[in-house]
Amino acid sequence: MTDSGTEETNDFRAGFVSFVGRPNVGKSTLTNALVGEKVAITSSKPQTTRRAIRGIVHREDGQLILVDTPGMHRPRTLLGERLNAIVQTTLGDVDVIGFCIPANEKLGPGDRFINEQLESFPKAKKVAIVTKIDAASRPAVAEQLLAVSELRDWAAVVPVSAQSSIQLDILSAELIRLLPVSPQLYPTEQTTDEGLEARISEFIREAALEGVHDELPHSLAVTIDDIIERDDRELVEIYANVFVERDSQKAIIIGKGGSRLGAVGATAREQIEPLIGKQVFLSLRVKVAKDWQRDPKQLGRLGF
Ligand SMILES: Nc1nc2c(ncn2[C@@H]2O[C@H](COP(=O)(O)OP(=O)(O)OP(=O)(O)O)[C@@H](O)[C@H]2O)c(=O)[nH]1
Repeated sequence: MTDSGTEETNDFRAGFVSFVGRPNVGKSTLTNALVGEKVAITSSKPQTTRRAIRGIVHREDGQLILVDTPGMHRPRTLLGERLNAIVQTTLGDVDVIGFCIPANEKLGPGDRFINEQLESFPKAKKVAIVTKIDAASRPAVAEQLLAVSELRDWAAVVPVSAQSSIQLDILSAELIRLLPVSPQLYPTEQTTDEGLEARISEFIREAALEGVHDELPHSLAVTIDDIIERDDRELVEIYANVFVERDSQKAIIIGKGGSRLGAVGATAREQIEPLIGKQVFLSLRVKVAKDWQRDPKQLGRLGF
């Protein structure tokens, strides 16, 4: 017992939350929707999230720091192994793990595999998030909620749609409720602590991935050589490299007469300009780094 008879009124909560789940279940989209600013890349191709990107949700009752992890999967390459290592260290450190399961797909072995992995993180509270409820009928959502509830004793089970903004507030409130009482951990104006360079690279990667098929997503990395602010004009020059593994992939990225690369640059610029608040001149060079996913030296050079 304490000697103060007063009730604790200041119960602001803050802490770290990580969303896990199979590739393509909507983790990045959910992060963006909660934070309200584009911080993680999304793509209809699986496994495109490579870094632990943080988005920060500021509310009156608390602060949610979202650590976006790559999808958990069985590693096939050295890159895959490093991604899994990121997931392990990230999850060992968070207050809450949000396990995302889409409403429009039956629970499968992939989900059960991840659910079992969650046992390795006893410190974190576990919340089930049934995503994409806009894409399933009401009875199907209800059935999925029931199936998910049977997996374990969750701290909460929340159905959401990031795309149609359904139940996002309720999810934020539920997650904050599970965080420790704590002072604010980041200043209110901050929505991500990722560096500018990293965010620009992600935008370029995302633009380059649009409309490409099959294995190309795994073979793409972007590095930034230079970001130059021009004194004479309201202009920022950005010099970036797009790395692929094979000459054939280089041809795909560049397109006929450079048409595709031009479109990639234009799309990326549209994302980068609001971020920087200035006009951007973007120079993209496509380079081949043979088998970079399997070569530790090249992985290091490309920032993994
Ligand atoms: N209908 C519907 N589609 C969604 C919703 N959220 C995400 N999606 C779609 O699902 C696909 C995957 O979304 P992401 O957010 O990239 O998924 P992710 O889990 O982060 O994927 P990885 O980066 O591969 O781990 C995209 O095509 C999204 O547009 C949703 O609420 N409703």
